[in-house]
Amino acid sequence: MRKIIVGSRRSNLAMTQTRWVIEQLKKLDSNVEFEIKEIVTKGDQIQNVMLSKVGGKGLFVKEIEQAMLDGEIDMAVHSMKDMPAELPEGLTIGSIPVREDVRDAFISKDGKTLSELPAGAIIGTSSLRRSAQILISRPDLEIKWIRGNIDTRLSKLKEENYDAIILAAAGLSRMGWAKDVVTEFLEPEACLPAIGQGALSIECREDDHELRELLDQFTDHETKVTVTAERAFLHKMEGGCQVPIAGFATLNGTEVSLTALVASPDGTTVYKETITGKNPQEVGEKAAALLTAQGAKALVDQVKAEQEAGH
Ligand SMILES: NCc1[nH]cc(CCC(=O)O)c1CC(=O)O
Repeated sequence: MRKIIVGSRRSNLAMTQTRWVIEQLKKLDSNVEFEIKEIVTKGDQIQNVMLSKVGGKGLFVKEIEQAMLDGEIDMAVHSMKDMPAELPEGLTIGSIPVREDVRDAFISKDGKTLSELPAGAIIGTSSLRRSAQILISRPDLEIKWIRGNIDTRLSKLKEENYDAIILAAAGLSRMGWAKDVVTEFLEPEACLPAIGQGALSIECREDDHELRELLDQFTDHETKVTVTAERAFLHKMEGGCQVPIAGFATLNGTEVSLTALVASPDGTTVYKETITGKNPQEVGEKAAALLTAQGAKALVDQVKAEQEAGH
């Protein structure tokens, strides 16, 4: 097999994930050679603008996808969470490896848990999903936006005026930092994870059959099924990351169980349901239909309209 060029963002996490995937693929086929090519995405360049205002998820993957279509790279490892619902024509998800810890991690400056924090304490996050859910249980806390890579955010917690921050446990685990920094893991019941959180998505060209054969061996069935349900829900809600939206599915035998959530940014309105079934796509779509019937889609459209009006 030819040498595989793997495109990667330059961030510490992106590089770590890419190197991990390459190591695993080498174990499956020791004859394959890999080379990493760094790509700077728009999302990496605009660190200080609120992500939801500048176009959301696609920002981290667009340039990488173009490089793949142009043949400059052959594959790329993305955080599933950052993948838009739809892929450009000609590209496919060649592999969904086994999922890391799906939970959010709460990291406080002085070791206090979420429930121990005093009223008025400042939580750093730039995720509407996290802030809305924190405000559901602790409306007395203050949310302050924080941007940057995991490394940047951890140093901002130390150096700037935050009492705690929330990061995905998966990123911290992959970096080997979880043990040292996490104060408390937030269970899905308390803070429902982002769609695809903790999972990776390995993208490649649809017609690259040689590579797809290798990538296919690296897919984890349970992760694929659960992420399919979550993403079907996201796709139907057309939420992007402008509105608090969350979803987490589990697989029990052949039964997929998806808990889906849509909330108002201040956490005062919450739509949350659990749907179970055998077909992950249908489970996701059913969850979207159910929440829509309850008013969640109207909330999504309202929040979108408010943001477009410049609120
Ligand atoms: N939004 C940024 C992002 N995209 C993927 C991860 C790592 C976790 C994952 O793979 O789900 C992170 C960091 C974070 O949310 O703390």
